[in-house]
Amino acid sequence: MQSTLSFAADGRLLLKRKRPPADADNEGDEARKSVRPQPQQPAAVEADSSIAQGDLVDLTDQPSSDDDTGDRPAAAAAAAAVNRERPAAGSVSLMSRLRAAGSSSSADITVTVSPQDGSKERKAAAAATKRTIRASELPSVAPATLMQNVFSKQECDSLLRVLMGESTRWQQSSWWVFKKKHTTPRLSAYYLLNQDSHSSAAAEDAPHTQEHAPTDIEGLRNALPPLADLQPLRQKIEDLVHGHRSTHPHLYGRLPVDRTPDGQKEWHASYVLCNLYRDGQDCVGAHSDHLTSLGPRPLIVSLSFGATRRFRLVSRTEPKTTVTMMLKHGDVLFMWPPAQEDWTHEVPRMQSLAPHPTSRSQRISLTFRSHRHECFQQAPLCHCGNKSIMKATHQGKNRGRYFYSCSPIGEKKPCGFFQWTEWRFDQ
Ligand SMILES: O=C(O)CCC(=O)C(=O)O
Ligand SMILES: [Fe+2]
Repeated sequence: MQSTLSFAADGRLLLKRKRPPADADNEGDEARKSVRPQPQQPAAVEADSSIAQGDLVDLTDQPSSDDDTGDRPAAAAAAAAVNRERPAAGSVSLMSRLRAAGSSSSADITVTVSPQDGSKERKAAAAATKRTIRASELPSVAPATLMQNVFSKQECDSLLRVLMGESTRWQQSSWWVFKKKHTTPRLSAYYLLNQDSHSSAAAEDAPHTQEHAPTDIEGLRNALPPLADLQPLRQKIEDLVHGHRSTHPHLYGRLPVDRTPDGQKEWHASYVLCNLYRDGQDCVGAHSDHLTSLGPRPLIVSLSFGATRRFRLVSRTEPKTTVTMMLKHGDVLFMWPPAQEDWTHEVPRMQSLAPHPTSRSQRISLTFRSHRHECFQQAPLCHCGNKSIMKATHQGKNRGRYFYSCSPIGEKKPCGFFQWTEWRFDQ
């Protein structure tokens, strides 16, 4: 029996099981006949349908066994409880059924949502409203979808081994602030997915200095050539994205998201930004990804391999919402628009990690992205003569608009350049 995954109109995952053609019954294969579905079995099963009631686990009172970055004790306590992987009631039989079908489920992923605010009273109120949701409910609180079992364990294990070998070529990025060199606490590399993306990245001749290169362009110029092992992943991810697009046209409709660099209508990943977190001390701080080269309302799909790490999404708008989840070997996280505009994401430090059998304390993430050549080209030069950076406005009367500005890194002062773009992210 074949299984396929797709997205329902409300963002949840649907597992569709395709029965074998009727004439397969005539092949005389007794073993196969014995495992065929009975006629009363549904052809389409919502991934979490059998755990619809009674399995919400409130983690508010769970003690913390992992001190996280120390800045969010409540979230750390909740995520530590997640670490213990208490299975949701009723989820086991569903999970085994789905695994047997070679397909995917989000049934045993726990997501903690905790609205936060500065004041003591608001924090107390937030703690009271903290709740745990199933991964299938994630799209109702954040523009994201978390999927498990998209790839088989063998595929994930063998890819992890390939990537660990590759990662000997990956590097820390560095920058200078007041004569002090800073380096990213992780190793990274860019891989092109096709030669088109190479020529479009190479064509980006925007001037920049050491202080003005905070886009993916520098990485793309130094990108490693396509890696054959990434192609099947790309194909699968694109299929899932196109399925989502057909049920969520409003996410893609009015902005130039459908004009990809190669002029095609569909979303195509053109490169992968890979990260290696060597141990729990490696991390990436709260950030959103560079819009200048990704364009408005971009989509980022991230795949996790090796050690389980905490991943956190925090809304930029009030009431602040924090979504904390544990990303495991083989998990696929889709950050849909407007996640890069309205939310930050981070992989915080963790004091203790459960070692992965192959990679021990190491986690590798692959983030599939689409480079938007024409968007990058549209960004004007600032008064310093460097490429301006595109950002989104989160509050006030201009909320929802994008603008270009001079955004140097390090000690250099911005030149004051400012220009609105023609796009909005809230339409
Ligand atoms: O490792 C991850 O899951 C996230 C990495 C990330 O945010 C980035 O590379 O921009
Ligand atoms: Fe990111």
